[in-house]
Parts: sequence; structure tokens; C-alpha cells
Amino acid sequence: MKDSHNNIDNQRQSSGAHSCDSPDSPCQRGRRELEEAREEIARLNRTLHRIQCIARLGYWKASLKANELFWSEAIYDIFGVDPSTFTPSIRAFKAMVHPEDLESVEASMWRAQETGSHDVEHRIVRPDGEVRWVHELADYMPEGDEQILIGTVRDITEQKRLELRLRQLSRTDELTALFNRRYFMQRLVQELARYRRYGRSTAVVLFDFDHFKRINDTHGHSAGDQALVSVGKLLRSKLRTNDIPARLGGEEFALLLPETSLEEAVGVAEKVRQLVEQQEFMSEEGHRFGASITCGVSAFQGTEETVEAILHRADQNLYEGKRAGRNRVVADEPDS
Ligand SMILES: Nc1nc2c(ncn2[C@@H]2O[C@H](COP(=O)(O)OP(=O)(O)OP(=O)(O)O)[C@@H](O)[C@H]2O)c(=O)[nH]1
Repeated sequence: MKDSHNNIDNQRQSSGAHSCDSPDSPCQRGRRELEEAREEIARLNRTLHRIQCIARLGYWKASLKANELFWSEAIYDIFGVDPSTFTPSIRAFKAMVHPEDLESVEASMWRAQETGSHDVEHRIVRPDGEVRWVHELADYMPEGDEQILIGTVRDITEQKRLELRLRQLSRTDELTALFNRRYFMQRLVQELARYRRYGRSTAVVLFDFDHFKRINDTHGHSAGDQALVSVGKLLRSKLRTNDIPARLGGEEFALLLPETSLEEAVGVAEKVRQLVEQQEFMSEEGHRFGASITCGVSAFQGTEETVEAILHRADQNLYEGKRAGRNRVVADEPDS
């Protein structure tokens, strides 16, 4: 009887059907394979995380109704929060969106339910106060009655910084740091559209230095340049923030004054004229000298108004001021 038991045990052990002790048993092999698979997944996750960090890209899944949000590790890095203490939720995410961008983020999320895609660039404010730009791209995938968004978020702060810098450069006059002619003309076209639509009064002042050639000849070309720079500083510090002071080229400047009547624009031009008159400029040898400007002022008027017409009137007024003796402001006749 005992022998027959031993035989059965031997048979079981040799077939390996029920023992996990032997390293070659299917049970142990299974455990090893499972362990290796886990390690492989962990390795892939680390690689994926690394790649996401390099690309500054994270992925997320949001359940809109349940207010649930899953974040991949890279998003915690981008948002500057600690995964061990921060629990993502749609509410918590929205609290970190820059207040000025929240409306467009929410609008894009709602639009996604119709168009199928969520695509928005916006700023976030991290807990340390740093503001970053992100680009979110997601697909809308309803599951039953749950509204699911699955997507990516990419840190585009550096790209935005360069973009903003480029935009700034493309509209800035190099010498005076005022706006350049191109930007002035773009804004003038926009303001004309606003005037036509809402009837908002907008005025233009054109001015240039009097006898600038003499300034260059007497005090040196770089003193002339410095005079232009000083006027740039003066305009930037003395005008309202939504006024557009520009250097059109050479010693010719322009002010685009939104929400400003002809009468008010004459006041602004007169103020600038007096400020320039009171300013002391410096020659290359360190000698102080004075200068003056002549201004031509015009404002949008009538239903047939064009950009060319308002600039032409302002230019004619400037010419008239030069002819009448310089250092003065000449404006359109009201309702001319
Ligand atoms: N320093 C300097 N001079 C410039 C610049 N652009 C133009 N000028 C000079 O500005 C002078 C302008 O001369 P004009 O157009 O005859 O005018 P003006 O001498 O100011 O005389 P009025 O405008 O009639 O009062 C020229 O000598 C130009 O060479 C600049 O960027 N820097």
C-alpha cells in the first residue's frame, strides 16, 4: 500500500502537475514570466515618462460628468505639483488655468462635444506662481452617458516666448522702440473698421521735427538719432496705454489715438509739441540744444472715410503747419 502511494507521489513530482517548489515547474515559470512582464511594463513606463518629459508632453483622460481626471506623470511636472499629494480633477485643473484663459478652455471643452475635438492653447499658473503656456489636443469619446475627453497636453512656454518676441520685433521700430509703420497701418485699418461699425471716434496725429537736417548738420547725425530716441521715450511715458505711438520712418512720427475726438487729439498733439519744446537734447560734443515739431491732426469722419483719406488730411495739415512757420499744431476743420 505504502509503495503504491510513493509511486503516485513520484509520478506527480515528475509530471510537475502540482508542485511550485521546483524552479522548472510551470507554476514557477509562470511567476517568473509575470515578474519579467511587470519589469518590462515598468521599464516601458519609465521610457514613456522620459520621452514625455523630453517632449514636454503628457496625456490625460477626463470624465466630464463625474469630474474625474487622470494625468500621466509628465503632467504633474508641467503643472508643478507633487503626484503624492495632488489629486487631479477637472475642478482642480480649472483652478490652475490662468483666469484670463478659463473662458476659452471651457468653450473648447463644450465645443468638443459637437466637433469631436478639443484644441486650445492657454496659460496655467503653477502653485509656485510661474505662468506656463500649454497646448491641449483631445478627442471627445462618449462612453454610455459619460462624456469622455482623451488627449495630450504639451508645454509650449518656450515656443510662445519666442513667438511673442518675434511678434514684438516685427512691429517695433529698432531705433526708438516705438511701433513701426507696418503695425501702425494694421491698427489704423482695424480702428477704421471699428469706427464704421460702432462709430467710435479715432484720431491720427502726424508730426516731424522742424529743420531736422540742420540738427544733423550742426550737432552730428548720432545726436539726431538720440533726439529721435528721446522723443520715443517721451511718447511711451506720456501717452495713454492704448494709444499707438509709431515712428513711420526718418524723423516722421504718428500717433493713433483710439476713442479720441478731433478736439482731444489736438490737446494730445499740443501736449507732445510742448514736451518736445521743453526737452533738452545733447550734441555729440555734449552741448545742449532745443528742437521743435510740427503736428497735423485728423479724425475719422463720415461714412466714406478711408485710411488713405485720413492720412492725407493729417499730412496736409502737417504741411500747412510747416508753411505757417513750424512748431505748431494744425487740425482738420471740424466736419471738414
Ligand atoms: N539722425 C537721423 N537723421 C535722419 C533720420 N532719418 C532722416 N533723417 C534726416 O532728417 C532730415 C529731414 O530733412 P527734411 O525732410 O528736409 O526736413 P527738415 O530738415 O526736418 O525740415 P522741415 O521738416 O521742413 O522742418 C534729412 O536730413 C534726413 O537725412 C534718422 O533716422 N536719423
